[in-house]
Amino acid sequence: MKQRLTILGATGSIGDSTLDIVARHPERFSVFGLSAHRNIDKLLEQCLRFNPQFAVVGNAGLATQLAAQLKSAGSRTEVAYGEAALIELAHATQCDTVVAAIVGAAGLAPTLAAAYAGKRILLANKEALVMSGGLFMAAVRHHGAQLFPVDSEHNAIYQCLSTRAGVEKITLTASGGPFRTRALDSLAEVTPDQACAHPNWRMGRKISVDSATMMNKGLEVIEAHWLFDMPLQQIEVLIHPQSVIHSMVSYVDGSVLAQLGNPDMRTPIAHALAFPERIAAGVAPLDLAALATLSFERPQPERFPCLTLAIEALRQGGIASAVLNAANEVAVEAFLSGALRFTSIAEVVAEVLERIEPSTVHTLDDIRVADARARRLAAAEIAALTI
Ligand SMILES: NC(=O)C1=CN([C@@H]2O[C@H](COP(=O)(O)OP(=O)(O)OC[C@H]3O[C@@H](n4cnc5c(N)ncnc54)[C@H](OP(=O)(O)O)[C@@H]3O)[C@@H](O)[C@H]2O)C=CC1
Ligand SMILES: CC(=O)[C@@H](O)[C@H](O)COP(=O)(O)O
Ligand SMILES: [Mn+2]
Repeated sequence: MKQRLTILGATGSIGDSTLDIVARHPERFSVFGLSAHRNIDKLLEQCLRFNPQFAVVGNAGLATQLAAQLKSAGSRTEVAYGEAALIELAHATQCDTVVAAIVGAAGLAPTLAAAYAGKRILLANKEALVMSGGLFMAAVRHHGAQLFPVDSEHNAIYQCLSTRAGVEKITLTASGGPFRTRALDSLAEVTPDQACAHPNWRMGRKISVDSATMMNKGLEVIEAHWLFDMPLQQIEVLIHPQSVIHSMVSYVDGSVLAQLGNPDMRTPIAHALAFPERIAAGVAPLDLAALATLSFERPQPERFPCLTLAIEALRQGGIASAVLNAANEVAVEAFLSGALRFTSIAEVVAEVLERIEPSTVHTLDDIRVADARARRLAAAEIAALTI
């Protein structure tokens, strides 16, 4: 029987890589549902190629357009729109696996819905876990969902955690992004395109900016804490500019297990899709002799204040991670639209964290309220900053 997939965020970078693997293994996978936010041209192509039962888009107008285009192309894919439709898609009994690849907080409700429905979840949307940590993991446990990390570092750790006995620490590797060696006093002037030019990975613009500030690694520390039930003191971040070692686990006997590979997201996605089997992913073989050098360095806090802020938010607990995430999303969007300096992303996040009272999380509503408040404060802070 084929594994029936729903890909939330199908038109993004993770969506592309997932569908590439699906196309390589038509005997294993069928596509039940695909979603996009606005890019209906790309979603149309994907629907015509993979023939899902359902497609979901961001609003009614786009849904009407896409439905008409699909109909005139002879497709029977049904189209729906909005968050409720995403939740329904993630819940549907006719799908086994949900690939959570929407970017940002918009992915939280549908990813949680997949957990409540006890699905096999391939988690790329780290923001959902950063926001809802304990609630999300409890939903996974209580509803018998299977959670597979797709984020390259967490997938690497998943592969290296053969046993929980004797784990000393996990090490998340980080490329250091495009500005690892750039003069600190020139960072305020960098452009969105420069920030999105990641040295090793081709990704969406939001996560690319997060890599440049190293907020991405901060979000990944929080993600690792929840995924692997690992205390903060046992999570280390190490800059490894080549992005070949995707992360490591150190054991008390001195063993260090690492997962290596070329920087290509098809490897972790294929691992998660096929687990416990292995399937070809079209990834070029790793040629260590050609690479010759793998190097490592500690991150400098003065260059990457966002990493420190994320670690501080995890230490604080409660709503702090959701606040950090929301402020960061608003600040990154402002930077990408030219309304905020690169270096002000950290300033905005720090200010919002400072201004929101710590509070515990009991329900999803607590997270939604904190998220909305942080967004308002971040927008006000950005408006107050002149650039
Ligand atoms: N790219 C990568 O290599 C990696 C990504 N991740 C994580 O995976 C997630 C996706 O990243 P990536 O693929 O790079 O992002 P992209 O920006 O390339 O794609 C984002 C996807 O989400 C959809 N989307 C955007 N906004 C909304 C919204 N408000 N509601 C519903 N759908 C929306 C987009 O639709 P549309 O195209 O119509 O805008 C698109 O399908 C992120 O959380 C990222 O952190 C993790 C590790 C690696
Ligand atoms: C591919 C992936 O998992 C990204 O999250 C990647 O880690 C980004 O690179 P950085 O190490 O620069 O954050
Ligand atoms: Mn990653």
